[in-house]
Amino acid sequence: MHFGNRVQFELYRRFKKAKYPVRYEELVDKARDVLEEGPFYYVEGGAGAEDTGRANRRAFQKWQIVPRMLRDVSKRDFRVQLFGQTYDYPLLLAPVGVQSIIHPEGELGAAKAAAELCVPFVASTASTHSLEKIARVMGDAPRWFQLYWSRDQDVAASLLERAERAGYAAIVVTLDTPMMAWRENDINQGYLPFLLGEGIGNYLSDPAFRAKLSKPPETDLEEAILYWAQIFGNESLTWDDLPFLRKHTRLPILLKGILHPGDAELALKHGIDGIIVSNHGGRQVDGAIAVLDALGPVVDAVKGRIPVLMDSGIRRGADMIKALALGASAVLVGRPYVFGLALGGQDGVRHVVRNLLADFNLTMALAGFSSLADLNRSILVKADQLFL
Ligand SMILES: Cc1cc2nc3c(=O)[nH]c(=O)nc-3n(C[C@H](O)[C@H](O)[C@H](O)COP(=O)(O)O)c2cc1C
Ligand SMILES: O=C(O)C(=O)c1ccccc1
Repeated sequence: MHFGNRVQFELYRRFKKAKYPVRYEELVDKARDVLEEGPFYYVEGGAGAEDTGRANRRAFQKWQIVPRMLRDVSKRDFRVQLFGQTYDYPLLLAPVGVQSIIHPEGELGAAKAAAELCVPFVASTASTHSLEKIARVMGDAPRWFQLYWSRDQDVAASLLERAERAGYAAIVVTLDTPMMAWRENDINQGYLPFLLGEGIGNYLSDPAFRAKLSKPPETDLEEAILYWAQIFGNESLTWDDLPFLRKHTRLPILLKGILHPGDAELALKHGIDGIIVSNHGGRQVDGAIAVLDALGPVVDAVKGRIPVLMDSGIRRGADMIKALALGASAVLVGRPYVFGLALGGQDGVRHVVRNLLADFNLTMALAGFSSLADLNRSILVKADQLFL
C-alpha cells in the first residue's frame, strides 16, 4: 500500500473516532490494561534505572527543526535505497522477539502488517514463529533477518543459511545482547519468557539445534530450553570472528548495537555492509549514551561509505526527521508497533505504522522537505531549553 501524496486524505477522511489511541503515551496505557504484568513490563521496561531509556527521548528534544516555507512540497518522494533495494519510506520494524507473549498472532501479525505497508520487517532470531513461517505469510514483501550469534556455531551457521533460503534480504547481527542485562522489572516480576519455552521457535525447528539434543524437543521441551539457555549468546566473540558470518551468507551484513565511532571504523575495516546505531531501546547498558548523541560521531566516522541506520526512542514523525537529518539512512521502530500488536494484532500494528508514516509525511511537507535529500544537519538547531 502506498500513501504517496494522498496521505492527508487518508488521515482526515476518517471522521470516525480512531479505533486505537493515536498518541504513543495512550497506546502504552491501553496496552498496560490488556496485557498481563509480566509481558507488559518485559516490553515496556529497560535496564537498571532506565536512565538510558529516558536519555534517548531527551536527546530528541535537544534538537529542533527549522521549517522552510514556499518550497512546493506538492510532490513528495521519501524513497530510500538500501543494499540495492528501494523502499517507500526510511522506516523498518525493529527485530522484537517473543511476540506471542503480546498477542496470539505474534510475529505473523506484525509481519503481515509490515507486508501490507511495504515496510521491511526485521524478524528476530528469538521469534515465536520460525523464520520460514514468517517469510511465508509475507509473500514477496521485504524482510531482513536478525541474528543472535549463538555460542553453538553450527546453529549460527544454520540460521544464516535458512534466512538466505527463505528470501531475507539482509542479516542484522545484534552485538549488544550476548546476555540479558540487569532488568529490574523482570527480576521483580520473576518473568523471563524464554524459560517458559517462548521465543525459541527458530531453534526448535533448526536441524543443527535438534542434532545436539538427546530427544526431540516435542518429547522433552525442558532439555531443549536448557540447551537454548546455554548457547543463546556468546560473550567471547571478537572482531576476528566476523569472517565466520561472511563464510555463511552472501547477504549484506549489518551490525546492530554500535555506539562508538571507533567501533564503526572497525566495522568498516572488517568489510561490514551497514551499521545500526542502537542501545537496544535502553534495555542493555543502563547509563549508556543516548542514541541520537551517538549517531553524529558514528556518521562522521563512516563518511558515507556504508548506510548507518538507527533505533531506540523513535515515537513520532519529527523524531524520524531529526535522526535522518543527523545522518541516518533509515530508522527502526520497536515498542510502538509491539503495543499496537497488543491491542489489535495485525490490525493494531497497521494502525501504528500507518500513523507514524502519515505523521512523518505531513511533518516533512510542513517543514518544507519533499525528499530525504533535503535533510541534513543544517535543518536543525540545538534547543535552548528542554520541555520535560
Ligand atoms: C520486547 C522487546 C524485544 C526485543 N527483542 C529483540 C531481539 O530479539 N533482537 C534484537 O536485535 N533486538 C531486540 N529488541 C530491541 C529492538 O530491536 C530495538 O533495538 C528497540 O526496541 C528500539 O527501541 P524502541 O523500542 O524505543 O523503538 C527488543 C526490544 C523489545 C522492546
Ligand atoms: O528482550 C530483548 O531486548 C531481547 O533482545 C531478546 C533477547 C532474547 C530473546 C527475546 C528478546
